Amino acid sequence: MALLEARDVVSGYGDAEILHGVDIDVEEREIVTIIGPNGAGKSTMMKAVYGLIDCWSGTVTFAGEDITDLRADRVTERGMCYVPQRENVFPTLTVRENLEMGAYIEDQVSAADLEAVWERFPILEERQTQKAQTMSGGQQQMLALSSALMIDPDLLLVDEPSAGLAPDLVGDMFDRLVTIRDETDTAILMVEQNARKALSVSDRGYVLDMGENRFEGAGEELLESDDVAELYLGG
Ligand SMILES: Nc1ncnc2c1ncn2[C@@H]1O[C@H](COP(=O)(O)OP(=O)(O)OP(=O)(O)O)[C@@H](O)[C@H]1O
Repeated sequence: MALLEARDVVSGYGDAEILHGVDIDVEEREIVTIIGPNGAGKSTMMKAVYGLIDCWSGTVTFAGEDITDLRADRVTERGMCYVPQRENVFPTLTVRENLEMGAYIEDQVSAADLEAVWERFPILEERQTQKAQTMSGGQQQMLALSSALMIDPDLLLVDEPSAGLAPDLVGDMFDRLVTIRDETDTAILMVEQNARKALSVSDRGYVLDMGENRFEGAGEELLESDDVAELYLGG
């Protein structure tokens, strides 16, 4: 059984059904990317998996347990963290306080955890007493990721890790996600607009379109598929 198994998930907002029965699997230690056009339902799927919105039908199983519609904070306690695309740090808290909030389940940030953050993102050590709102979008993204890792999750959901980054830093962010997976054994499920770069570091990928699964396969396989390239990767 996969670490995460989302099956036939139907969900949406108000009366609007956005997901019409979506399936996503993530194995332990896997990096999986969801791509697809704007409005395809990629972020909505992440929210349904993490319990921020209800599944109208379908199931979400995590580490062998049914977590369908479990509240997001309870999902976090079971080892799944979510980094949204926006508003993902506490703006008026310092970098260090943000990391402490990330570790709330464990009460305290360990020195080893902090050291790991500083090593991964040295800029955060330099700015540790600075308020998060004074950091650039990309630096806030690094902080949000680091806060999510404070509880040593088994699965990290990341909505657009490259959002707000200067183009020359995008590849670097994906490389760091691979390093995070390699060093911490955390599986990663991400949604990305930078589809080619994201798929190139992913074990597997899914293409969602209009709330339905269109393609799935190994990252390389999707990159080499003429259909995927033509329809979703800009030729
Ligand atoms: N909070 C909300 N309330 C109502 N409708 C929403 C809400 N969030 C998203 N939607 C709608 O759901 C649909 C899917 O949005 P979603 O953000 O999941 O797409 P996406 O594939 O992540 O798109 P993008 O690549 O543009 O971020 C869109 O039509 C959007 O307008």
